[in-house]
Amino acid sequence: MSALISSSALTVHRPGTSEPVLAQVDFRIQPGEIVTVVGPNGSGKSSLIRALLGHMPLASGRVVRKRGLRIGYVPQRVQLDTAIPMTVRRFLSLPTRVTDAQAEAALARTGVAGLGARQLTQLSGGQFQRVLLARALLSDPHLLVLDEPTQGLDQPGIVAFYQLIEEVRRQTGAAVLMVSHDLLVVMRSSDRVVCLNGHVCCEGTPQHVSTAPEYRALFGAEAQGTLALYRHRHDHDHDLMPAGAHVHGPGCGHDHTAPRR
Ligand SMILES: Nc1ncnc2c1ncn2[C@@H]1O[C@H](COP(=O)(O)OP(=O)(O)OP(=O)(O)O)[C@@H](O)[C@H]1O
Repeated sequence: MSALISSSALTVHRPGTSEPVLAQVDFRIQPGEIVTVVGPNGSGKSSLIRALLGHMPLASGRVVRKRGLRIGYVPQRVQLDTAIPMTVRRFLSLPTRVTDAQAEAALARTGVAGLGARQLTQLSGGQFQRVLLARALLSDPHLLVLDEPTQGLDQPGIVAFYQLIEEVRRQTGAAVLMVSHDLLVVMRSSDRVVCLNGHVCCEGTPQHVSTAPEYRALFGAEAQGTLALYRHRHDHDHDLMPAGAHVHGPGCGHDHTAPRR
C-alpha cells in the first residue's frame, strides 16, 4: 500500500535560526491510519505538519504526497476577526462554496447539527472544534490533519473529540494525522505514535512508545500514566492461576516487573 504522505531525511530551519528545527525526519502515513505526533513545546510538531503539507520550505530532504491527495486541515490557531460577524453556515462555505444540505450533513456528522445560524463567536470551544472538523470534512479528504485540536477543552471534551475522530475514520476511511499533548487519550486512540524532539526520538505502536526510554525521558511523570494503561490491559487474570502458570494472548506483552493487580 502506498503512503499518503512520506518524508525522508526532512530537515527544516526557521527564519533567523542556524540550528535546524527538525533534522533528518523519516515519516509516512498509510491510508486509514491514525498517527499522532507528540513532543514537548517547541519540539517541531507544527513545523513537521507544515513541512509535510508543503506550507514551509525544506532545507533538505524530500516529501512525497500521493497524487490527487485530498487533505482536510484543522490548523492550530484560527484568527477570528470578532469585528466581522460570521455565521457557522457562512464559515463552512469558505473557501469553497457548499450547499445547505452539504453544510448540514457535515455539522450532523460532527455532532453539532442545527448550529448553522449561530455566530462563530457564540460557540463554545468544543463546538468550535467540531465546526472546524466539519469544514475539514467537506472536501471528502483522504487525510485529515489536525494540529492540537483539543486545545482549551476539558477532559470529557477531549475524550469525546477523540471518539468523534475515530468515528469519522470508521465512517469515511480517512487517515488522520494529529498533533496532541493529551498523552493518555493519544495512547488509546492512535494506531501509531511519533515522539518528536527536533528529530524522531522513537515511534511505533502506542504500547511500544509508552515503554521506550526516550519517551519516558521526555515526558517524565506523565509517561508513567500511559505506561500504566498498558500494564493494566492484560488479557488474563493473575488471581485465577498459580504464579508463573498463565498464558499470554497474542500481543499481550505486559510487564512482569509491574505490581500485580
Ligand atoms: N514563525 C516562526 N519564526 C521563527 N521561529 C519559529 C516560528 N514558529 C516557530 N518557531 C520556532 O520553531 C521551533 C519549533 O516550533 P513548532 O511550533 O514547530 O513546535 P511545536 O512542537 O509545535 O510547539 P508547541 O507544542 O509549543 O506548539 C520552536 O523553537 C519555535 O520557537
